[in-house]
Amino acid sequence: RMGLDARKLEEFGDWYSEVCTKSEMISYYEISGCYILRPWAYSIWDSIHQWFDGQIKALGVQNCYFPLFVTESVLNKEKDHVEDFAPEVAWVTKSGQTDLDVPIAIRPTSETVMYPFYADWIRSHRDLPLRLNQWCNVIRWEFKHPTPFIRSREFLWQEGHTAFATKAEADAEVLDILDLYSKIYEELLAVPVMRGKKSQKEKFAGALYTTTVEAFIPATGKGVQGGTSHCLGQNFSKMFNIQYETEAIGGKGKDFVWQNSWGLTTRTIGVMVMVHGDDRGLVLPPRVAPVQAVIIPIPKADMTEEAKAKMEEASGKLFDSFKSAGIRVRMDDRMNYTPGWKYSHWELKGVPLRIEIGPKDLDKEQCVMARRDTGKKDFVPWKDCVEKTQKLLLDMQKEMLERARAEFNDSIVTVTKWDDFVPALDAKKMILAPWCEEVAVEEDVKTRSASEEGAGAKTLCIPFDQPDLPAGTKCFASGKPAKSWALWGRSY
Ligand SMILES: O=C1CCCN[C@@H]1CCCn1cnc2cc(F)c(F)cc2c1=O
Ligand SMILES: [Mg+2]
Repeated sequence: RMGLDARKLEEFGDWYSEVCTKSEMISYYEISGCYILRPWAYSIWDSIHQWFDGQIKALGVQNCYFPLFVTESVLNKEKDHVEDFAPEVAWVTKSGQTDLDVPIAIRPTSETVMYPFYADWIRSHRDLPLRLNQWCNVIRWEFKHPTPFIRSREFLWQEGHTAFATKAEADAEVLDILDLYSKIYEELLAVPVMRGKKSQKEKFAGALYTTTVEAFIPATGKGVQGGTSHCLGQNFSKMFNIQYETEAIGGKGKDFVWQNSWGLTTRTIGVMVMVHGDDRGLVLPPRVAPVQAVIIPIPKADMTEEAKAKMEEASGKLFDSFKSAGIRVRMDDRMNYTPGWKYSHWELKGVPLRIEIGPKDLDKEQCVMARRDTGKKDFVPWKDCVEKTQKLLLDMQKEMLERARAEFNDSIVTVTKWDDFVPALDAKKMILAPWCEEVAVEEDVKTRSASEEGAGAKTLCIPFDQPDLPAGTKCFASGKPAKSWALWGRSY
């Protein structure tokens, strides 16, 4: 059967799995939580990589590569919070039949791998700022149900690790990077995100503070952390003794550096699939579409040889003109598939534009352009095709974000009293509520807000963009004086 069996709004889990596999992005692997990223998916990661790498290099960040393995003693250097993560750490205990004398961990993140060397390399203020990034894989042996791209035991990411002489420089960079993460979601993936700070409970235990971009999946009513940018303060420099000689005249001042770390993963691709996909399959934002336009000639059996030749020539010329205009174009003139099969195939794969050329179009020297997001068709004269295609791709990119942002905003309700909270969660909403910022209250809300419909809610972030909070406003959950508006929701 062509197309999808599962419906997005009725059976989301099956729908998502079907879209990821039938669009040829993912193949499942015998080891649970591990997936094959096929070219159709990898190309999207490539686009994100290319754009972000260019941006951080412009900021002065350099790429590097640290070892995959880390010893137990080094990993446990940041004991206070690695304990929480201990069950997720994967260990190498043997080579061949021989036990290793000391087990070696596979990096779940690289702070403990990198920072002993930061301590070696950073001596004087002239060695600062040190700003390194690596594109790599990490392993976290999660026990929660795996989901392609969203939660896997191995994933690809970039991890940036920077060191500065002052807190002000670190604070500024945290936001520079968060801004780039927002742009990846909104300008490349056409996915709206909310920027904010994580609560004390939700932040990275080793950080001074954590900032985040939060996305939302309206179909499931669940938030999803899109990328994090932490200010580590001097927590790690004190742990790893990363000090520098200040330039204080005379005084042999020494101080600990101020550090940040920031990460974005292949989860980005899953968020894009979940937000934009529909019941015909993937819907790709043109900016990251591996193929932006597919040309499908529609020969008729009774066509004369001359007409066939004309169709081949016309579609070939169109193809060449798109290529030289830098449009990522594919010609599908395979004779062993019907046009209907091809339409369904390229819709499943989410190709933004389909260009049809049939016998009638030949005579009129035109083609039919069909948009994947809205299905809208335009008849376009051959001479206008390149320009029209470029305009349609820009329109799609813009309108996909606009539609998703409208749905994101419609998914946020304001709640000031407890009784309205769980019904809003069950209605698949995020909730903006005044909050006392007490960890115990957040723990309590998590427990009290679980229902038949789903797990308890957590704070997704404390939005940077705070609505007015009148004096005397009470926390919706504890009745204590509210300190801020927090965005709450169920989440991945
Ligand atoms: O989130 C980021 C951005 C990129 C660099 N790292 C930071 C903090 C990572 C927080 N974290 C997250 N997950 C972990 C899982 C583990 F098994 C483990 F041993 C440690 C961690 C852990 O430290
Ligand atoms: Mg985790």
